Amino acid sequence: MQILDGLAVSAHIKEQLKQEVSDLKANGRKAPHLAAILVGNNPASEAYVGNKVKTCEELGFDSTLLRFETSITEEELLNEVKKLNENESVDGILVQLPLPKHISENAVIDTIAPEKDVDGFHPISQGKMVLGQPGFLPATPYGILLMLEHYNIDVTGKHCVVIGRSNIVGTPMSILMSRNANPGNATVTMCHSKTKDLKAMTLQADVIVAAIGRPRFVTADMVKEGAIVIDVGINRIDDATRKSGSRLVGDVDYDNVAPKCAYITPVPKGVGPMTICGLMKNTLLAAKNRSNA
Ligand SMILES: NC(=O)C1=CN([C@@H]2O[C@H](COP(=O)(O)OP(=O)(O)OC[C@H]3O[C@@H](n4cnc5c(N)ncnc54)[C@H](OP(=O)(O)O)[C@@H]3O)[C@@H](O)[C@H]2O)C=CC1
Ligand SMILES: Nc1nc(=O)c2c([nH]1)NC[C@@H]1CN(c3ccc(C(=O)N[C@@H](CCC(=O)O)C(=O)O)cc3)C=[N+]21
Repeated sequence: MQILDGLAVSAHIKEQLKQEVSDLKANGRKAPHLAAILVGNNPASEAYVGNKVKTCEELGFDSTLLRFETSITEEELLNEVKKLNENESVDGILVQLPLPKHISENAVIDTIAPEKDVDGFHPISQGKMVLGQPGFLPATPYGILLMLEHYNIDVTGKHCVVIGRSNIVGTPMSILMSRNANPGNATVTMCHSKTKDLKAMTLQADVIVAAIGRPRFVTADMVKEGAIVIDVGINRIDDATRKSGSRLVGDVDYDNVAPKCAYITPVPKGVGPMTICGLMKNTLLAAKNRSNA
């Protein structure tokens, strides 16, 4: 069993990005600039956005964090996005999800200028991905591809079972695993809450991608010997033995599943840090595209 170390791989990719940014600057170009919007004060969202801004600093990117009260109206938020669209200095725009219930996430995502859509959530980005055209890939699936690439894990011809069909993880992951490119060329089954016999599906899987949002949902009896398991889940559970009183676990029952696997990603330090890499690579791409436009 080999652990896919997202922290180590992300450190490696961040070194490359840092070098590319310093080369850009040496050529008289400005640093890539990521603008993040955070609405409300959900502690998890604060931590994720904080992490993204910190990574920008580490890599020599410019960053701007715009914070708004939960009471902001949809119209006001759309206007803030439009201002960033028009701001020439901004290369990438990220609106941290989830948003308060009175704001339509689709309306906000649709308003982001496609050339600044570094989360890869805009319909144009998703459409290009489906058609196999170059563009911004959603950050989490992109991070998973980078991880597979780093470890030279070839999924060609393998049966990949994706659990979850969200717009930001499960659906794009299914499309990317089945595309005619590398990593890709897998045979994909996409499962969700209406799937009849999930265990029958996962037991056939050479690769399992778990993006469900339920702590330790994928148990050892659901996993074939020698499988590759990618755990996207981030779930905070109570743990009295920790100072903080809680800890993070994935959607996979890691302790019991790991011994059966060829490869497995841990939580934390698996897919999470790779997501940030995906975002940073997209932001650098946006900056390059815009300066060549
Ligand atoms: N590591 C990272 O960088 C990131 C981690 N995450 C984490 O990944 C997880 C998934 O996120 P996200 O995709 O946004 O979540 P969503 O809640 O949007 O989607 C969850 C999916 O799981 C399916 N599902 C729920 N229950 C079951 C079940 N019993 N059996 C089979 N399928 C089920 C749902 O089915 P249905 O469609 O029928 O409701 C849905 O498609 C979360 O833990 C989230 O925190 C998310 C983004 C980035
Ligand atoms: N517009 C938007 N874009 C996103 O990319 C987005 C989002 N909204 N909303 C929420 C999810 C979640 N997400 C994570 C990113 C990094 C870690 C991460 O770095 N996790 C660390 C640990 C973090 C910790 O210790 O709390 C790890 O797994 O090792 C986790 C989760 C991005 N998301």
